Amino acid sequence: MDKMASLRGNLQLTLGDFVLDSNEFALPLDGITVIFGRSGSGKSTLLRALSGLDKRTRGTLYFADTLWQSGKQALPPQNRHIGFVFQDAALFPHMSVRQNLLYAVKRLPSHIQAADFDEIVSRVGMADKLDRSVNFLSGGEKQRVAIARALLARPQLLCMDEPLSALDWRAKAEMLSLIEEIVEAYQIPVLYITHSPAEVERLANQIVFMAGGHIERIESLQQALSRVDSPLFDDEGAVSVLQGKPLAISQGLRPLLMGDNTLWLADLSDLKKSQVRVRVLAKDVSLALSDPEQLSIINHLSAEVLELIAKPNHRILVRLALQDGQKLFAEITEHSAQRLNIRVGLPLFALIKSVALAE
Ligand SMILES: Nc1ncnc2c1ncn2[C@@H]1O[C@H](COP(=O)(O)OP(=O)(O)OP(=O)(O)O)[C@@H](O)[C@H]1O
Repeated sequence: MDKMASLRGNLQLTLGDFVLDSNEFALPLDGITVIFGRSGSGKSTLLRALSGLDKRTRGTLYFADTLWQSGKQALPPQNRHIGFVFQDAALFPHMSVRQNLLYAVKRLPSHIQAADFDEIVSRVGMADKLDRSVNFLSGGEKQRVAIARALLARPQLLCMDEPLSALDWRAKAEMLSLIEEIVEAYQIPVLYITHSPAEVERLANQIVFMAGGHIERIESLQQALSRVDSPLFDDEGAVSVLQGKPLAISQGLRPLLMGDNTLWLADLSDLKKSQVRVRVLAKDVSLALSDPEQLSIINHLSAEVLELIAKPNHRILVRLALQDGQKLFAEITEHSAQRLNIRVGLPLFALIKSVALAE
């Protein structure tokens, strides 16, 4: 897609007692946009309103310069070129993988030319399973077929509503990689619903926060993670997501380059991407005024203090800028903050006790 797509307008949809009222929004569709919120906040309803799946939708909606909704008038969903992948793949059970996909191709409106069948099927890893009955596929394989079916229609937007929620951890991990690959290969913007902070941290470029039927705010992942009260933080407390360039394994560890700093990972899984994300809990980060040599913690990153935020129970959240500008939270006691005289602008070292690839 040459020009970055966007969705803007305001939408209303009343379902029984529930009222979706989006508020005025402008959403640039860059890579993966996650719609995040508690159960019942209206994520799926917003997606149905945006995609035209519910005829009761009212309001105004533009996709780039095309008017999709004006008052009661709505462009039918089949004319919006949207691909859908839901929690349940919803395949025809009595058909093979190939038959399911060809059936979808046959039903495409005449003005849409299907994408290259073999290319899509091998991209999703189903080339050698085309003649299997879908009854004998695993949950992950079914979702791969659902993704292929959506991609065959060359959508200009891919909507995914909790596509991983029925899968086990291994299938989840594989699907996360596949979704990233697809966005990269086909440059399709994705709207992705989840209530899992881990999925947000792994995938999101930006986040639409939903609460009580409204869009509360739209933020980049980094903006969302820099808020102390971020809805992405659960009982583990504040989290930082850092991005780095993986280098070849050395001394049994995987180095990740972040500017002049190197972060060492114990995870030796095969990393195909040029940039990967890691997740660090604030409570796993300690601070030192000089670079400690004699220490079993291997990750010492040079940093500067940006902000100190008081937390309950005499804890202090320290927001740091790393050498390459990325932000990192450390959670320390008030006692330590005073002892080390931690203040804004102070250069120091962040000692990271534990770090994991975002999953
Ligand atoms: N067809 C319907 N008729 C009446 N109420 C509905 C209908 N569909 C959804 N609702 C209600 O609208 C509210 C929002 O539902 P929605 O599925 O959009 O939430 P969600 O944020 O996607 O939640 P979850 O994460 O649990 O899927 C819920 O209270 C739900 O019960």
